Amino acid sequence: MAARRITLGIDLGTTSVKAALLGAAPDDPSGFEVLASCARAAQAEAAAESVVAGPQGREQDVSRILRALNECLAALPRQLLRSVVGIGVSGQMHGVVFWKTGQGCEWTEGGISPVLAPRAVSHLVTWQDGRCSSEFLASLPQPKSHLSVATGFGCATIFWLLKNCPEFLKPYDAAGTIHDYVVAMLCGLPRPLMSDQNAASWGYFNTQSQSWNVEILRSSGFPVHLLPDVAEPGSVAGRTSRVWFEIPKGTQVGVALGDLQASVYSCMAQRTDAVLNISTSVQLAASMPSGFQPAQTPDPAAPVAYFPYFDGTYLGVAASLNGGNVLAMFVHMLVQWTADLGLEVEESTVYSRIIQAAVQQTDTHLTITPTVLGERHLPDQLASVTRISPDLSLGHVARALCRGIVHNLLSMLPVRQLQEWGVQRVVGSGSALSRNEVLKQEVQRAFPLPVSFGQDVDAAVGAALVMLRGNSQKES
Ligand SMILES: Nc1ncnc2c1ncn2[C@@H]1O[C@H](COP(=O)(O)OP(=O)(O)O)[C@@H](O)[C@H]1O
Ligand SMILES: O=C(CO)[C@@H](O)[C@H](O)[C@H](O)[C@H](O)COP(=O)(O)O
Repeated sequence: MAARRITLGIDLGTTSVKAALLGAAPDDPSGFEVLASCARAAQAEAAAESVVAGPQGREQDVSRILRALNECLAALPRQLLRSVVGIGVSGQMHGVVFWKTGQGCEWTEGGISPVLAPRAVSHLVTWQDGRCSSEFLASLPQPKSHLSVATGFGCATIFWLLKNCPEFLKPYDAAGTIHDYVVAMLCGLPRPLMSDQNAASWGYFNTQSQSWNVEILRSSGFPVHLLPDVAEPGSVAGRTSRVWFEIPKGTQVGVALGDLQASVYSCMAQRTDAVLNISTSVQLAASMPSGFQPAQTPDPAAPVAYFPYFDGTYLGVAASLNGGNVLAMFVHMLVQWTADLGLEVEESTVYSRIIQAAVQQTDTHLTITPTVLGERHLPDQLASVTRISPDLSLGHVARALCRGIVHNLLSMLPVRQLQEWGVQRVVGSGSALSRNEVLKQEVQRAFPLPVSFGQDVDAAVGAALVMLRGNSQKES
């Protein structure tokens, strides 16, 4: 009997790393089955404030991300890993990590298997980084792209480093998103490859011509040698350079996807489905008709952006910066206040207590606009709380916070617009949603459309699925 075709999907999220093993299941309507999955908190926020960027900087430690990745792989069944024929990788978009070619990682003995460890690598400057002020962004050249450039976008970060800290860039000659880096390390690539999904998230990339704005960037002194080569998402970037947790040496690894596109790919069963993903951030996305081309002028004030999907198609996306991270901040705050009062409580206990309290508080007049981190189209907006009555219980606050996250997203992409695009159903995904009954209730309340909920490792499933379907099995 022929061995079962199994693919591995990896998602390098802002908060956690997830992995999923998928097998073909011809009798299932989806055509696949999740054979095993695993998630590990990365706890990768850099311990100290960024030396170069100050308090606005948001950086992550690559060694912690790789540690969480190794832990995930170690937790998956070994006999399934042995049958893996393809690896798909996705991750948090927009961010940038720098490394030195040929010295980006080392393989160290890790017990069961050699494990990946970073070597000559910078921190990851993430999509949440706020070092580029509105004034700084206004000083940058106009991109030749339909997408505008915001703080936390790879090219904006590189421009900032070039201007404020040119020494920082000197030791490095390669750059990519964290998932491009992992693909390059697994395969020992001499130069990183990047899909248009991730290139568009860096800014200064033209999705129609599938090329970087090289001339515009070069004439502004940008180090264009740091721009990765562009290849189709999921096409074969290379092959694993050694056995990795029982996965055979020579296994195909796909060009990395954006986590947004990977989540959508795992749960959009029909083109008329919209996908609402709540993880650290939150996005609402729907398919644009085939042949759709976005207007070629960037509009920084637009709350909806058009991101490349697969095969030249686009997703219309409201990408809010205020999702599960706002709940996480609330939980941190409660833990800190409790400590200040001389008591101790675990974060996981606080999550379950606030969710419980809000389940019991079925409605509230309290209104929270949760935009603590601003939005890309409104960078200076802060959060607000209104309609406070004397019975300000934990249940009221937690429910208002969950409602606020959903309503804020719908203020960016209203249901009316989704309906004009032909959306008939909403599929909810992401672990911040799957683990939170109140968020689910608020999503169901807010949409006058049928809503269903997917799984909590959807981007990892999407990345594995692209490889399983062999979307484009040609070598790049
Ligand atoms: N114990 C918990 N119960 C419910 N929600 C949680 C819990 N722990 C974390 N979360 C939520 O999950 C979010 C992170 O989701 P995750 O899918 O791991 O993010 P990412 O894909 O961005 O790495 C947090 O921002 C928080 O809102
Ligand atoms: O910001 C956008 C798109 O512009 C997001 O959709 C994008 O997917 C980013 O990767 C996320 O912000 C980070 O993803 P996550 O860690 O919150 O899952």
